[in-house]
Amino acid sequence: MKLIHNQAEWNPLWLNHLRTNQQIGLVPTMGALHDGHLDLVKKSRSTCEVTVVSIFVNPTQFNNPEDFQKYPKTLDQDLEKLEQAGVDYVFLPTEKVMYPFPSKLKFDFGDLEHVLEGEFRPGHFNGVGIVVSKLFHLIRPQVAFFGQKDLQQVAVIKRLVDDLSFDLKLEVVPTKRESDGLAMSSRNLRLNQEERQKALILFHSLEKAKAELFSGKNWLEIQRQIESEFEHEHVAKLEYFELIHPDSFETYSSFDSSQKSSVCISAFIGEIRLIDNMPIIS
Ligand SMILES: Nc1ncnc2c1ncn2[C@@H]1O[C@H](COP(=O)(O)OP(=O)(O)OP(=O)(O)O)[C@@H](O)[C@H]1O
Ligand SMILES: CC(C)(CO)[C@@H](O)C(=O)[O-]
Ligand code: BAL
Repeated sequence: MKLIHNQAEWNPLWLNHLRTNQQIGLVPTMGALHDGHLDLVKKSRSTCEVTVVSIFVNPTQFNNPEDFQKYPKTLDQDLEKLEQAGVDYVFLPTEKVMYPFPSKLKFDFGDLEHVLEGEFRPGHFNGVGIVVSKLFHLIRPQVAFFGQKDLQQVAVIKRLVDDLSFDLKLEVVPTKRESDGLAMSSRNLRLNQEERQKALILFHSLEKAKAELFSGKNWLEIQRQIESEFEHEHVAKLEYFELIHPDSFETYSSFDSSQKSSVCISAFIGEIRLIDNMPIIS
């Protein structure tokens, strides 16, 4: 496994792979790697001859400075996991490499960026759009892998790839969960023991909503019931609980089994903000 830090180091390697007709898969991450990330790596290794994992905690996508400062960093363990997983290259750019000067780029993802994550994290998808575009230009993969856990990010990146005509294929990998159902997430490392237990409320709310939708209960009633359950839970604070179309992120006020739909949730558990989602009709 080779570490690369900038485009000058990557270019000759990239050219060699291009000449020998080897497909390059890119797995963009912010580090603090868990088995969810490793599922993306596995998928890349089974799809492409060459796998590049990038690790960069991107400042421009953080709307909350404390969230950025406290984002978990476990580089030594990350590199061990990636080596064991058979990764070919790890791209470890510094902030200077990614942002030689402060980026003033502005993306407009339309309605997609005004709801859910876009509404609660102003500027977040602009930062994601900038850094993902840069990673695509720097690494030039044929395939890029993203997790379904960040469902709205997937919708934004699909739009980005179509709008800017990036010549690559996107692969979306299902959410990996702990044995009790909690979606794996780097930020889980920041939960204390009590919060780790309470964090299950996200998964349980999604499961309940799915079961009740299929039993014919009205969506708005389900939503109200979950909101009221959160009000009785002092460690957890709900931000949103919505039934949406997974491509447009249009929010639904009723369930229609002939339409694609997912339920998305975001909540603070103590000071840690977590997100999760569940496909209802895919
Ligand atoms: N549980 C998971 N299952 C599958 N893919 C995941 C999971 N968690 C994250 N990913 C994907 O891994 C990629 C890198 O994500 P990132 O490094 O932000 O990790 P994260 O666990 O989502 O961290 P956090 O949610 O705390 O920001 C993204 O495409 C993300 O969707
Ligand atoms: C795609 C990404 C690596 C961009 O910084 C990040 O948003 C993430 O880890 O999901
Ligand atoms: N996995 C999404 C990255 C973020 O929360 O900023």
